[in-house]
Amino acid sequence: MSLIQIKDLWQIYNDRVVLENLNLSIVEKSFVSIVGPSGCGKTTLLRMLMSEVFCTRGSILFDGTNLPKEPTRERGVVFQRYSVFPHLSVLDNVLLPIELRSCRILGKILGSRRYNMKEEARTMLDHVGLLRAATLYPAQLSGGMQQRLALAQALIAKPRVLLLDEPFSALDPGTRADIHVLTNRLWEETKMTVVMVTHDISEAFRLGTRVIVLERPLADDPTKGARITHDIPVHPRTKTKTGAI
Ligand SMILES: Nc1ncnc2c1ncn2[C@@H]1O[C@H](COP(=O)(O)OP(=O)(O)OP(=O)(O)O)[C@@H](O)[C@H]1O
Repeated sequence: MSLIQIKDLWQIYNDRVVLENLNLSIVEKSFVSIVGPSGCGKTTLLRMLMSEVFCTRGSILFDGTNLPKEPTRERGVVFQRYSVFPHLSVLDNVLLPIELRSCRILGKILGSRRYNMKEEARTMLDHVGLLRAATLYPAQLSGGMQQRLALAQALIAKPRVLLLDEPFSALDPGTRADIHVLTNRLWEETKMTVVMVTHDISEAFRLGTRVIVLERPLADDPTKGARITHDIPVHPRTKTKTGAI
């Protein structure tokens, strides 16, 4: 069943059409990669899914109802950089979403409840290979470790959909390959829906179950926005267990 339905969606900035009449249905538990030339509106589309930007025309349905007007815990997000809190330790970065989930008014959580939360955070850190770095601060981590922390922080909130905006583009090829394996494993385990924007076509096919291509027909014509020009299913049998094609 469709978790996200994008219907007749337009985005126009200062008389320039960025996205033109997009229609897209995203089924639950799929991994959708969105690729396209720079400036075609990939991030704009993702920001709409986060409720950071509102469409000029059209609608987005989430689980059959209008997308909430504000970001919610059901939609986790990881950006290229700066997704984590620099002033919190690795453990506290992952603990924070659990505390927010459990406590509407930010009061101190004590005793066995806090112990259980810490255990949950430690388990997640173990999952992404950061348990030994629990007491460090983000500035003391490599780029790959920071992105693993950002993934852990997003996943611990148990979102129904994870939105990834070029999350691995700043990483060197070796670190990137490792984090592809991790992302693929986490997606397999959680079976959550993922929408990922990337410039990297091989990454799009390596991780995605479906690749959407956005393109403007005429780059210089402000009246023509980007449309979906290709919608390519990626057959799981073309991949290995590690996500490699
Ligand atoms: N808030 C805004 N106001 C005006 N124009 C905007 C705004 N946000 C984005 N744009 C314009 O919309 C277009 C699409 O931007 P967007 O960042 O979505 O593209 P993109 O495909 O993600 O690009 P890239 O691959 O380079 O990150 C660009 O021309 C950009 O300048």
